[in-house]
Amino acid sequence: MSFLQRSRTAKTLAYETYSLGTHTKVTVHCAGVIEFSPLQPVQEFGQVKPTNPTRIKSIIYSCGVHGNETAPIEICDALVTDILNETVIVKHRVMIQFANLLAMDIGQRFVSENMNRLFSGMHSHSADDSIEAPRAALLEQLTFDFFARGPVGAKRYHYDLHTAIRAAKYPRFVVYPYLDGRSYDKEQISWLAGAGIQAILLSESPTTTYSYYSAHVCQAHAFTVELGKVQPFGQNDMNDFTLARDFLFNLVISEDYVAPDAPMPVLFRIKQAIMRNHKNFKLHFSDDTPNFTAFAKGTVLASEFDDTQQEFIEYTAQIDNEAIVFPNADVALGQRALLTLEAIEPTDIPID
Ligand SMILES: O=C(O)CCC(=O)N[C@@H](CCC(=O)O)C(=O)O
Ligand SMILES: [Zn+2]
Repeated sequence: MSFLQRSRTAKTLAYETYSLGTHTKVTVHCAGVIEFSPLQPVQEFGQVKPTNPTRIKSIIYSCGVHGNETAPIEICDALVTDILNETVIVKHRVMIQFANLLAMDIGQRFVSENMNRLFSGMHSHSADDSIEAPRAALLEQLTFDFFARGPVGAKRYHYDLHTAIRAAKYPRFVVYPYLDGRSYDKEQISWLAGAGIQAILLSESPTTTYSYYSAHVCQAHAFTVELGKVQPFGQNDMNDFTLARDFLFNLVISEDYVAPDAPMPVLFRIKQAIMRNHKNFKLHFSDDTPNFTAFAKGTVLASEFDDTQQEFIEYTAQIDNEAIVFPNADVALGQRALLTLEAIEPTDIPID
């Protein structure tokens, strides 16, 4: 039984640590969260030499924050299994989190509420019976502690792996969370390109997503990574995920990861975050409109009627070629129902 299967079956797993041979320390933190760290100094030019702690990376892969986004869960399951079978040996500290085990069981995005709106402390505002809130609080704490326990100077990475509800013009894309004034990272962009990422969406304000938490609170290189389209377990065509899978495996086994050459992803700035504030919120394009479809300036994208103010509200494209992503009219009231995007050039932003 894989670690994921054990986690999903038991729902609680006791904290334990043990070693794999003389090379890897394993720490099971709880159901769905496992950590690996190298025990051996790194072998260089045939000689064992003490590893420079700054070369050790601290890497988190989270998946299943939305329980029906199965491809990343299957990739992480395979990675954990290979590490435990000792066919993959990590060169860095790696924590893998299978986030929403109960939502996986019902094949849904979430049980009580969208977990990816609960980070940076938002979980403390949830109803007492929320399934996701205590789990988000636990994951946030484990992430914070994992990075804090790393060697001083170790670079921090968190890839929060998802798949999107809709088809897309660019099926593989990332949200680069708001960096609070820091520059975008050239190396990260090249790694993501090598992982098959075709588009990067730059968020220009704080959010309550997991990737923003890690970027902001833990100062990690952190991303929400969309690897394709939602499918039930067992129905993903893994050929669609080869580059991403290779990246996720190669990053943890390479002392100094070098990304394969790849075209620069297209860049977008998030132009509008359109919220659903009323029950009658509706989108003005069809359910099969793919992500990144562009609309002309003035096109009505969504509307709702505010019955307290007796006001009809229309949300329109503010520029020509304004593209849409993540449209969902069924989100909870007060949550984001749609993002719109403006295409930009690399020269428009600070990249170091
Ligand atoms: O396809 C969709 O509508 C949702 C896919 C998804 O889960 N996206 C993330 C993006 C998070 C971010 O903005 O960083 C989400 O909505 O939580
Ligand atoms: Zn998701």
